[in-house]
Parts: sequence; structure tokens; C-alpha cells
Amino acid sequence: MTFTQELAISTRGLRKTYRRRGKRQVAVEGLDLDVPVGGVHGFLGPNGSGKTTTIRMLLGLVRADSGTMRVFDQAVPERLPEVVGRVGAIVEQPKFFPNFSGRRNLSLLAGGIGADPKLVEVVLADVGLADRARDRYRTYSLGMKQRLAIAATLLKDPDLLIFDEPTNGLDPAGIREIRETMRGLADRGKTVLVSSHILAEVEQVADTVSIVARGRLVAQGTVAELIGTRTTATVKVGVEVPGTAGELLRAQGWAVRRDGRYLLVDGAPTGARITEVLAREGLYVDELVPVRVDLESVFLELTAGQGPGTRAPDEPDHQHGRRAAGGAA
Ligand SMILES: Nc1ncnc2c1ncn2[C@@H]1O[C@H](COP(=O)(O)OP(=O)(O)OP(=O)(O)O)[C@@H](O)[C@H]1O
Repeated sequence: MTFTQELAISTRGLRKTYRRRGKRQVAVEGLDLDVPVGGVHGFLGPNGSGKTTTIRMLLGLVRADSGTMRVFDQAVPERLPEVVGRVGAIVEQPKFFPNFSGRRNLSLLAGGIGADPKLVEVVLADVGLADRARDRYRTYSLGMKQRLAIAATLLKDPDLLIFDEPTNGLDPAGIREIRETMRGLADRGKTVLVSSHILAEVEQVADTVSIVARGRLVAQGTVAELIGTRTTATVKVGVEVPGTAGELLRAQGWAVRRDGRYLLVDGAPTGARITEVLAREGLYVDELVPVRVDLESVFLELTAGQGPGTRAPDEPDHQHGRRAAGGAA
């Protein structure tokens, strides 16, 4: 029995090279990308790894050299006219009138594209701008401007939203607001594809991710799958007398290593058990941190040895068994 997951985006063997001053520059190198319908999908990789090029190919803005692409099961760019109405994308900052309010800007846009005027209030609420809708666009922070751009794409009521590095240049509060907006959209049933070179930023909001390096997929799956299997069972314990505490924990059959004033404990079933064992002997834990890896460290591990300027080795994308659920239909 095969389980087929509905895909919003699927690419196979996607490839694109640019020519710059006579030299061939590979931007996307045989990319197999699967974005499931529903949820936030992080399209992650360092600068220059081919994310923007991929998005532009999907939107018909750049022509692929070879490979296939499907959006909601329609071959693109051939059948783009049939699916384009279901796709909203922000690849560049749209132009708004600086002296008009956010609401007026959206109303004008809605009129222009023939959207239901009632949608203006809905999308303002979607992006958390209802309270500031009467203020002039030029008084908006960068984060608010970015959210108004998202609101503008929502006027089409698309099923798939594509955001290319939407948090570039934003402060932590702005980044959080964009993250919450994306989460809210996914919770309403939309599919959100968000590209970013900051893995940690997207890790918090994405349901599934693809990690690319030098135009190739290096990992794909749910965030939990990618980091879960790499999470060590190690817990870092801060305690005033680590020597005695270490002996007590070792007596439980757990492996204990010293790390400065900390203990690294392997094999304890829960953090609570560690605190219980120590507290029974009058030793109190002041810090207890699970030592876990994040997407950044997964990425570094998967691309280890591939220094800048070197080509990714010609091995299957399923290397390390990382291509997991959310993967191919
Ligand atoms: N129009 C172009 N002409 C020539 N080379 C290009 C062009 N656009 C992109 N490239 C090159 O292709 C490679 C991939 O670039 P791309 O912008 O797709 O990556 P990215 O992952 O989106 O990076 P970033 O996060 O910096 O936008 C880079 O080496 C880039 O220099």
C-alpha cells in the first residue's frame, strides 16, 4: 500500500544555470522538492543556495534549464494560468502609496483586482494590522509594511502563499509578528512556503522543512523528524557540588560527564528524575537544560566537508536517510 500525500508544490530534477561574464554558475542542481498541502513549509539554506531562483522558476519568472515542476498537481510553467489564482507570492516589496492609509491602499488594490471589498477588513485582521489600518503607510514600521504586503497577496484568497525571505531586515519583534501571521494563515488551512537563510528563525514556525545547499536538497521532512533523531538524550545539569551530585547520578546507572561546573547526564528517563535523586540528598539543581541539536546543526552536519566553492558530492538526495515523511508521493 502506498500513501500519497497531496502536494502543493513538487519539483523533480530541477536545474538552472546562469551565465555570468561567460562563466557558468549553477544555481539549482537537480532539486527534488515536495511541499505538502497545509501548514508552514520552511525552504531553508544559506545565501546563494538557489532558493530565490527556485521560487522564481515556480512562478514562471525564470525559465528552468531542465526538470519538472508541479503546483497543485498542474505542470508549470505550462499550466500556470490555471493555478496562478491559487498562488499569492511576495518576491519583491510591492508599491504602496505612502500618504494613504493601509486600509485605503488595500481597498484600491482590491478594486483593481476585482476582489470582494469586504475582504480588506479580513486580511487586515489576518496580518494583525486592524488597529493601525487608519494610519498612513509611511508611518508604518518595516515589519508593518511587510505585513501589509502579505495582506495584499491575501486579497486574492490564495491557497498557497510563497514568501521569499520575508523577515529580511526586521527586528526581533517584527520577525515574531511575521511568524505569527504565517502560523495564523496555516491554521486557517493555507499552505505557506517561506524561504529563509536563518534556520533557527523558521524552525519555530515550520511544520515541514526542506534544506538546500548549493542548489541541492540535503534534508526534507518535519522539523521533529530532522532534529528529533539527532537529539541526544543528554541533559546538562547545573548544581553547586557537581562532584557529589555526579556520584549520586552515576549510582542510578546513568552516564555522567563533567563539563566545568555542569554535569552532562545520559540515560536519565526525565529531568524530573534527576532533580528528585539530587533533592533527596539535599542537593538542588539550579539549571537543567536538555542538550539538543537544532536545524542549524543538522544542516552543518549534513554538509560537513563541503567547503565553499566545492561541489556537492554526487550522491543521492536521500543520503543519511534524511528524506522522510512529507516526501515523495
Ligand atoms: N540573475 C542572475 N544572474 C547570474 N547569477 C545569478 C542570478 N540570480 C542568482 N544567481 C546566482 O545563483 C545562485 C543562487 O542564487 P539565489 O538567489 O537563487 O539563492 P538564494 O538561496 O535565494 O540566496 P539568497 O538568500 O542570497 O537570496 C547564486 O550563486 C547567485 O549568485
